Amino acid sequence: MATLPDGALMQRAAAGLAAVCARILRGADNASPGMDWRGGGQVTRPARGGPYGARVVLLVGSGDNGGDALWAGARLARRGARVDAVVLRHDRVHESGLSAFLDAGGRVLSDDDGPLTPAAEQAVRKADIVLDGILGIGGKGGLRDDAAYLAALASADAGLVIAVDLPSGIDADTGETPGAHVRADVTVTFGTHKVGLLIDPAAEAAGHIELVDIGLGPYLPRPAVEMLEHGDVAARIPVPGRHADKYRRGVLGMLAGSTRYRGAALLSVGGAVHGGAGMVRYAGPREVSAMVLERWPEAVTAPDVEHTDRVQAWAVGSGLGDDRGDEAEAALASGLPVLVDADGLRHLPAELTCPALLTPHAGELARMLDVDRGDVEARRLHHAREAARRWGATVLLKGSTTLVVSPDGRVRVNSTGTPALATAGSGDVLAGLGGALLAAGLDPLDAGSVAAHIHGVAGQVAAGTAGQPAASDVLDAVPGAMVSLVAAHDLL
Ligand SMILES: NC(=O)C1=CN([C@@H]2O[C@H](COP(=O)(O)OP(=O)(O)OC[C@H]3O[C@@H](n4cnc5c(N)ncnc54)[C@H](OP(=O)(O)O)[C@@H]3O)[C@@H](O)[C@H]2O)[C@@H](O)CC1
Ligand SMILES: Nc1ncnc2c1ncn2[C@@H]1O[C@H](COP(=O)(O)OP(=O)(O)O)[C@@H](O)[C@H]1O
Ligand SMILES: [K+]
Repeated sequence: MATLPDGALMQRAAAGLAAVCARILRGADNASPGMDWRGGGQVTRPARGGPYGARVVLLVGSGDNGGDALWAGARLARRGARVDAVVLRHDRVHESGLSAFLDAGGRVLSDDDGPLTPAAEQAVRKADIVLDGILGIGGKGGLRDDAAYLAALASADAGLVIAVDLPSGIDADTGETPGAHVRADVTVTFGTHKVGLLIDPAAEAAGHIELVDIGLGPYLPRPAVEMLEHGDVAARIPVPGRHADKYRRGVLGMLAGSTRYRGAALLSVGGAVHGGAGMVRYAGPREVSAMVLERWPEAVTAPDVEHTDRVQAWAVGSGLGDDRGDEAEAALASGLPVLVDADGLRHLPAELTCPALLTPHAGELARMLDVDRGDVEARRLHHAREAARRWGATVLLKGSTTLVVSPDGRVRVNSTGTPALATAGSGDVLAGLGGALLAAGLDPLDAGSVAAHIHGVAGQVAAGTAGQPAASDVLDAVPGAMVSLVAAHDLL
């Protein structure tokens, strides 16, 4: 801002915002390059040939977010849209934005007594597009009073809701939703993605995300949160080199499955085999080992951890049950890199001294931290950070948003996946994948985030072919997912 004339950034933001609105009104959005990693959400309504004659309503808060909406509204009005503004506080409105809007033929429906006039409510209900300019990054806490009412009205009754910068009322920096907030179909965000747009529950309120480049790139600090793209993942997948041998590729010890949860052994060993382990050494009861060998003849088995030597990493816990805690503790004390899942998480020492990747779902993390599961789901980043700090380990928190948080503070959000992954055993496949990557020498942050990315792509592929895939379908889709990731980047 210091290097530019006053208002230049807002003009860039408003121009980008108006362009997205115009494109949506033309119905051209299938060609949108925007980001929607959860699959659905292609925005096709309300096509009407362009802005001319469209009904657009602006919800205008008292800060610069409202200014963006007013300047974008002025642009749309000049292109023939019928643009009405509901101004939350007439004593505090972006002044130059308001005069530009009025000059362009926009109308203000609210008055000094408050925003909720009958005309304003009617306009929101009939709008093709509602632009949510109530609050941006300056907002704190959930929406209050009139703003909360308008947000509910727009989210329930109106046409397409387009959030300006972020859905008003979400927490921009954490992904938390501390109170009432807008639920948008599209979010047009400026300069860079906000953390809150990437992490549930706030991410869910953002819908499809479009980034408008306003020239901040060279001035941005290191990101608080990273999101790997396909190419980043492809470049991290270990590809066997000319002098590869099975030991150099990584031998994974696997302490998973039990007579009660036999399937977990098959799925996690499968995840490791397809995750590129040079060898998987399975440690478990005789009858489970027999099943493992029948399904995965390439695995090597032993009765317990003590008799499983020459491994480069351990994956501990998936479907392990509660009676092999001593073995879990022995694997955790080996000093080797270790992935700890499910029942293994009950046996963590006070602090881990080996490179460790913990893979709890929200319920398991809640138990580890002695908090409610609902609180973990409401504050994912906070709790994953807390566990990473407490155990000195990388924490991969599973669920609708998968987060990988390293004890040094780095955070990655996974961009792939589908709710269809919420099926018994799919976490076992993920544990096998992550374990193989640890054994190959990736650090826990890379192993976790690459495994989650591949697992998510496999889930999407499986959902695309099997409809409601079982965990076995996800596992079967892993090799294809790896090929598509690596081949697309010419790394084969
Ligand atoms: N930075 C940049 O480079 C660029 C930034 N740009 C844009 O500026 C936006 C940030 O603008 P901003 O800083 O003016 O704050 P903003 O989000 O409009 O809200 C502040 C107002 O809201 C109020 N308020 C607060 N909490 C509330 C609540 N819970 N419920 C109700 N009201 C609440 C608060 O009032 P107060 O509580 O202080 O009385 C204050 O008046 C950013 O998101 C982007 O859109 C672009 O133009 C491009 C360049
Ligand atoms: N709502 C959701 N959206 C996307 N992915 C999900 C969702 N719920 C669960 N998943 C994913 O599905 C997998 C389930 O793992 P987990 O809970 O350990 O199941 P299990 O123990 O039965 O294998 C994880 O990778 C998780 O991230
Ligand atoms: K907003």
